[in-house]
Amino acid sequence: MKISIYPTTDDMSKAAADLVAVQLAEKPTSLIVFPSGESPSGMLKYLVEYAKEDKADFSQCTIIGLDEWVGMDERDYGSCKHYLHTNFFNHLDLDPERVVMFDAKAEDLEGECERINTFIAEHGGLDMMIVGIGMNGHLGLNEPGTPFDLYAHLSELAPITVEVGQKYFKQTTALTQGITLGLKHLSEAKMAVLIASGEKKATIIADSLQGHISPDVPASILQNIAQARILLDKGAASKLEHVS
Ligand SMILES: N[C@@H]1[C@@H](O)[C@H](O)[C@@H](COP(=O)(O)O)O[C@@H]1O
Repeated sequence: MKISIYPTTDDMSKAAADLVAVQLAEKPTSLIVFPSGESPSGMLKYLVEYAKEDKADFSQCTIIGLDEWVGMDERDYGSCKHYLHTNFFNHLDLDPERVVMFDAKAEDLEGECERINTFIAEHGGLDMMIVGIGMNGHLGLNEPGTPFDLYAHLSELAPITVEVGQKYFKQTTALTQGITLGLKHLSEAKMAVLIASGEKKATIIADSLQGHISPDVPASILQNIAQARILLDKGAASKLEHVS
């Protein structure tokens, strides 16, 4: 795991976008996982800019969505799909076949997990998996207690996830389950990237990166991942000890 700390959120976002641009230049057909939420918004803005300036070419890569609230699709404001369509896909000239996301409205949600697992396995595995971090250390919707060796699965949302998750919606919304890529995907990805910003994430970042490694703090798995890149702004890094 390599930790990089940037003076501002904008610097962190640009560094994350640069990692993606380099990945695409080195392997145009990369399979890349993108998260939704507040954390990636600056990075996505830079990537849209890079695509317009021909500094990043998304035409041959495949984008995989990290997670989704069960029962929602792109028509639901606040869903992960809605977020990624609005902030990212709608600004890029993407072949829809190269965008692979959970159908969180499917009748057979277990089958949906299998579909995504099979797609990833049959396409040679993930080249890059970018994640944000929840206030309880969740990655994607891998909540505390999730075994490290799971691929895509359904999850019961923790109360804090339901509470914090309201920020994505215009009105109070019932959230109960998530569908998400697993931590096994993260440990097997050729590059795992965590982005986190703001002082509110400082405690969970310190617990995750310098605390005990345990499924109780899902993001602590990053300590076991040699190919993990951790991108933080000063606020998110403010409770870490001895990082040069
Ligand atoms: N399901 C999402 C995660 O995929 C996201 O990475 C995380 C952090 O969100 P934010 O970046 O808005 O802080 O929590 C949400 O619950």
